[in-house]
Amino acid sequence: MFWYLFLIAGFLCFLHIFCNYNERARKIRKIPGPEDTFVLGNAPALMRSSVDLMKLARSLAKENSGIYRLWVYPLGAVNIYNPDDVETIVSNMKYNEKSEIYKVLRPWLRDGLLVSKGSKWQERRKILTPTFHFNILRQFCQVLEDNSQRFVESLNEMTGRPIDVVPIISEFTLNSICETAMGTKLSDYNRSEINAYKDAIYNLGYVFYQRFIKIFYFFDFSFNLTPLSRRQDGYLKTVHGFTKKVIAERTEYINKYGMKILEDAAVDDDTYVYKKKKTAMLDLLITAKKEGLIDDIGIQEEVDTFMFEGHDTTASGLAFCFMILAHHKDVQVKIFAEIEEILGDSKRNVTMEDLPKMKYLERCIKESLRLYPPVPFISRSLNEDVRLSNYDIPAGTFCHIHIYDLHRHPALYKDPEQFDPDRFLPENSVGRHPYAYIPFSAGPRNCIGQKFAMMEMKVAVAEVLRKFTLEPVTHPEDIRIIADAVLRNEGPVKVTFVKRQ
Ligand code: HEM
Repeated sequence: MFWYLFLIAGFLCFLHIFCNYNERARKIRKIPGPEDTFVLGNAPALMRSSVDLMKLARSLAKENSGIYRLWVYPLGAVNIYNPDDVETIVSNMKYNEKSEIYKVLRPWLRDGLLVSKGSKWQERRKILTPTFHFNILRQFCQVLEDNSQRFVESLNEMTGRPIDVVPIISEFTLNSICETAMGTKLSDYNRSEINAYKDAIYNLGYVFYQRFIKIFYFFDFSFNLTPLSRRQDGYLKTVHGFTKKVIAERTEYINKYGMKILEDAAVDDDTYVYKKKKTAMLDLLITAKKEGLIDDIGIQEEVDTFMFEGHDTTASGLAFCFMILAHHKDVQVKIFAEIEEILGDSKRNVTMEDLPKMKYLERCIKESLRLYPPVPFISRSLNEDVRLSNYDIPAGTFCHIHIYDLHRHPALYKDPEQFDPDRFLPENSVGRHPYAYIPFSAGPRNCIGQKFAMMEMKVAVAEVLRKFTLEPVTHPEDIRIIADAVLRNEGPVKVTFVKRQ
């Protein structure tokens, strides 16, 4: 018996040394981080509920100063939230490959722009970049304005009582991306189809988090044997079924009526424009297919990517923006005054020309995206050694960039938890590190839809504040962030909309 125990103890000690004292482990474990456990490294610390995992990330960010590591043999992750290291990683093409964390998105988005790499990513980025060119955005502005009016109408029926803004906002943003980039109206679909699509996306978020925190879910071979994998198959069927329908309907429309070329879209030399004509995203992809530049699967990948990235992110941004504005009556007054100054007492719609004049509103949205970045965390695979904050990080390590903690770093922002739109006044931004504020990431893999997103948020907030004042219900201290691809509260985000007299 004694010898059995002795052998087991000896084997465990060997395992501990093998896992935690090899060359890579020694380099990574030099970086500060949570205390390691015997053999398992930091694994036990990560096995916690979705909300607690997010709390752990926040407390690790507070305990450390811009960098910490997590080590679970054979996976090492360096976590950064200081602007110098962020710049080193995101500005360099060498480190622009997404990490293995994104593989959980692959069954859904496959080789779409968000997750693809190498020449495939480069070719697709080149094809898709012109879809958000200024002249195309101009055409989209009208669609966004019409959608905002419908959004305001739906709010009209819910005034004077607390409402969860998340479902109505995500309806608005899903409508907007469908009508602009996909050229299709959600009103053509039945309600249960739309709700099933949105619910499936939400449920996929739960699957991703489970795969992230439980090692046997993380590896495909063990995940594929579990009931969770079969649940995921069901969600994917719903999501892919919906986007397939969007593509089929648009293709049929084009075959019947031809492609809608956006008329006043002038052509410049600096953008790749299909056949020197500008069209909305899906039309461009369908045409590119005719030229053999992309196949059906490629189109589906990009439509899935843009439908998700193009609606869930802006929905998160707007929900938290309304919540925080509800807590700042003085800020609402200033936004309203700015809108009145630009539009007078006219009832006309907001136009593309009005948007650059809404400077205070823009600062408010920026500040809201600082405190509540819809994509709170991104991750890269380091394929080469790199030096970050005076530590040598070996190739093969994941690099997690915590945008949320970067944006709340006390060394970068005075009173970081305070909502203060004037931080973004030009005179107050002097000397701020260019990588201290990256809600849309930065460098070659930055957000392709950022101008669209800012335009959509500006139009929506302006139209809502023209008609309503906002009263606080959910407070910033009530927010319990869950681990997901997009920033979400565990519960509803409630606001009361009160009609202006
Ligand atoms: C407030 C709204 C938005 C925020 C905060 C946001 C943020 C981001 C961030 C941080 C990334 C980098 C992701 C990474 O490195 O893993 C990204 C990438 C991307 N975003 Fe957005 N996004 C927003 C809206 C949109 C919209 C409206 C679209 C499409 C219409 C879009 C499409 C994409 C795509 C396709 C990528 C991948 C780009 C690439 O890797 O080349 N996003 N976004």
